[in-house]
Amino acid sequence: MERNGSASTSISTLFLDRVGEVAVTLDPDGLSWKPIDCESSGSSCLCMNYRLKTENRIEFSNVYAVELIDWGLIEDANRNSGSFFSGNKFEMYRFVVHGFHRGKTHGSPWTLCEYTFGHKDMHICQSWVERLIASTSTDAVRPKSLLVFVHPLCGKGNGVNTWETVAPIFSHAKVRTEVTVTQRAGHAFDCISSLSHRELSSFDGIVAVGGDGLFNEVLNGLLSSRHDAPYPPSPQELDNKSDKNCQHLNNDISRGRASLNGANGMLSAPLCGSDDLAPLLSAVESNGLGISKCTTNNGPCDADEDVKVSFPNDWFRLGLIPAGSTDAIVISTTGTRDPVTSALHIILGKKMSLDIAQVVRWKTSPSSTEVPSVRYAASFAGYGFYGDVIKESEGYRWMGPKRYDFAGTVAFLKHRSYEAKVTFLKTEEQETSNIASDIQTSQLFQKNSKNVVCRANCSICNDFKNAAQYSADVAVSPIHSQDSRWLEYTGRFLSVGAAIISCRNERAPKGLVAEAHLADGFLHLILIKDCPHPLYLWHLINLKRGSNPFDFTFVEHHKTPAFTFVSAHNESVWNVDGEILQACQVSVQVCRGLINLFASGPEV
Ligand SMILES: Nc1ncnc2c1ncn2[C@@H]1O[C@H](COP(=O)(O)OP(=O)(O)OP(=O)(O)O)[C@@H](O)[C@H]1O
Repeated sequence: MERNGSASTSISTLFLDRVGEVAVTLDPDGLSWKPIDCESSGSSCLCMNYRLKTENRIEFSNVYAVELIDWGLIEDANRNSGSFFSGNKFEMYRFVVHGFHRGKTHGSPWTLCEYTFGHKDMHICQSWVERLIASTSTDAVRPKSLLVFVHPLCGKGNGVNTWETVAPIFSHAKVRTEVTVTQRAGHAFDCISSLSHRELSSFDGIVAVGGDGLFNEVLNGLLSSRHDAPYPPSPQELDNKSDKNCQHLNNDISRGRASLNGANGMLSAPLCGSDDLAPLLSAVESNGLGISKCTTNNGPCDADEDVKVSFPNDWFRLGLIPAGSTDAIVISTTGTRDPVTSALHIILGKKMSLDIAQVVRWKTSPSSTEVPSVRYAASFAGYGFYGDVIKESEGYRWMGPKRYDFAGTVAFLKHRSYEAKVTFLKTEEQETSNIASDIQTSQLFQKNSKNVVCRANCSICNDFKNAAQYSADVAVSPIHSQDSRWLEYTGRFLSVGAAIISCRNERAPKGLVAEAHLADGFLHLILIKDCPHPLYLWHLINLKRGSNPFDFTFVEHHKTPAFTFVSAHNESVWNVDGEILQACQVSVQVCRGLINLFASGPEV
């Protein structure tokens, strides 16, 4: 290898498979090559006297692995045969540069490419491999060891095929994977929640190959005993406080109040039975209090000491390779529903923080004390229409992804509405807008609240990341029942939805909430009050078309860090990221940046 000009540029003559002899140049940003013209160079090597119209450069940012492979055949491009695949073959030492091309437009999938170089001298090949590996090791911390869960029945039943497609990418990149194909619902949850801290510390992350539901299981298995934060106030706690603003919906005010207020003025929602439809909940009764924090921000704690792993932390990441029916989390975080692109995000060690909603279900025990049980959601928690769809769709799993269309149509035709009370915490922005008395303040508010779509390197999400140290104190600013910003709605709702992220999907390409951020510490509460059937249809059509779905008087849309919910209906069902959760009383709070994801944000 010769050094040329600047100390950081090197040139060598190598052989490139299916091209011929090339002059290869390594510069600080990438690798380029030029076919050597035999006649003009006077070289006696195995080359041809014409140039190929092929790719002749790859940037290091687009290289995910460099591998020395064994002695073997390299083919040149045979100009006489007219086919690049029937050239002369020569034996030599070889190495492969594995890379990818980013799509030309934002949000398009990345495609793989590889270049096999060869030389008769093994040391030359070795030296190139070493230099290339050094050049491609960027600041990003690439994972070395991952735990992988594959859901074989997800989506159209192609979870295993999806994994087999991307597995070679991991093995080229020398990422160790410990793979479990799930046997039943709850399998991944059980495996992850039962890992000791030491076992968990031996991995850099966990990857789910499936849909949003499998990701939800992985998330819950991880956080169930490792997240330690105060619960949001319960609905009863809020009821005990007197200075909260109350609003009643225009429609059905009297019916809503009559059934929601008990004789003593306190909430009298019926209690749910403890044996509900959420099989995992028994294992999730919060036992996270008092767990000590991992003290380092730079990597896993020393695996020799069994230091407890807790969340948030700076090193552990989750990955999601899409193979599900909806894949809203992947579409909202990588911008494309493509397993190869997601696998590359994981291998390159991309990292972004993700808000997670802590959904606390309150039940009253025989001794009348409130007993919380906790679930976590990364994308969406919804009641009413959303709960009905998920419950209805369970019976039609055999339909695959189409079950959601079918169940959605059935739920829509039933047009059920539910009496409920929702109490949410206004944001400081909303508070400011209420008291803005002069034009200047009001203009400032408008500027600050201008809708900004969340993208890769989103300034709103990054502000937090730069300012924050990963600790529970930052991820959740404690929410008090005494806060004067609680605002209450009672009435009949077609649905109550909480979008933590935009929830982009193929049915609603802009998402349920186009301006939702991945890590801003807020969720978007969408209250759809009871309204005539055609109006609701119009709202759903607007969602699909990407026009403003909140432009209706029967829709309330609020950005909030927390809310509580009480329903008067015994059979109340929530859809928490695709999981059925039966609950009449719920508190939800956003834990800012609680989880790191192997992604860099959508490039939309
Ligand atoms: N081997 C299995 N057999 C049956 N159910 C499983 C199995 N493994 C996981 N599950 C459960 O199946 C549910 C749905 O899984 P997943 O999200 O992967 O697929 P999907 O429903 O097709 O996709 P999406 O959630 O994107 O709509 C999850 O809640 C998970 O708990």
